[in-house]
Amino acid sequence: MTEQRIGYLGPKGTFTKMAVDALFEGGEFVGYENIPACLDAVEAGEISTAVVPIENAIEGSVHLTVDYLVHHVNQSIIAELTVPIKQHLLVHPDHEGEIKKVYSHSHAIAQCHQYLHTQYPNAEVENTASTGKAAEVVASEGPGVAAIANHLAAEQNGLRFMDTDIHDYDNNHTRFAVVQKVPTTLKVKDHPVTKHKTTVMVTLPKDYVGALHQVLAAFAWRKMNLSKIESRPLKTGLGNYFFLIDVDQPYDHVLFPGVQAELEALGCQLKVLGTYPSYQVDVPSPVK
Ligand SMILES: O=C(O)C(=O)C[C@]1(C(=O)O)C=C[C@@H](O)C=C1
Repeated sequence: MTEQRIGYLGPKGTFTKMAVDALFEGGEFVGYENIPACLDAVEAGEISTAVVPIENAIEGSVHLTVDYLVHHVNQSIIAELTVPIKQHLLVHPDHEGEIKKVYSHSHAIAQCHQYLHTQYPNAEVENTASTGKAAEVVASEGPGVAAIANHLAAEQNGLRFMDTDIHDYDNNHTRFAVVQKVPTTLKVKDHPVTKHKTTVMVTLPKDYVGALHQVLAAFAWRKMNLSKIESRPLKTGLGNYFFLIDVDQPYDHVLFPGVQAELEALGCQLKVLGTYPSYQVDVPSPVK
């Protein structure tokens, strides 16, 4: 395996590919049909690194990514990249008349709910595994259908812009996680590191009064800032959750072990999912 063989949510023209192009300095790139396939490829050693979407500013966490990282693979987040997201409505160049069906990734559809509701209330909406896939489907189906996707997908599939910037809220960004099985140094472009973060997963022994308060207190009195906390089902029964917590500092050998010992004394478990630099990159989004 070459040193930097990077898998991403493909096919061509996805936002994930855009993020990959913006971040990496060289390497071999492999597109996968869906997020689990991409993470499985890291697990199998087919690729050294995967880039997958993890959170969008409008629609929130990409649960498939979070859950797959927690339940199905043993990988670490080694970097994250935030890029602006601009959604466009793309059609076949020969299209005219009514749009009967709109294809896209579920997160992209969610980012444009209000737009679809007001502009195309009668169009059928169908999920695809990525926005790039939606653009491919429109290119092969021809006139009468549309894709929500980016300018790269338009360019690479020969589609026409029916409408641009159709996301419901202007401040649209997605965070992408870069994951590896065995963390190695990445060859990335010369972007400034915005901050360093550490993501931990905390499980509580059972539900009791003040349990989460005690967990948060372990970070609070050490003056460790948390930038995100989210509960997800443990998938062991209703009411059983784990907490995913982003801490705004790199892992260290004093504060984090201190938190871990304190939580373990309470019967909780803490697992570090990664400690990593965070990059924010402005990708160009020309529309014609
Ligand atoms: O479908 C794509 O283009 C993706 O890269 C996936 C994804 C996502 O899962 O959120 C990435 C960015 C946008 O938020 C919409 C879709």
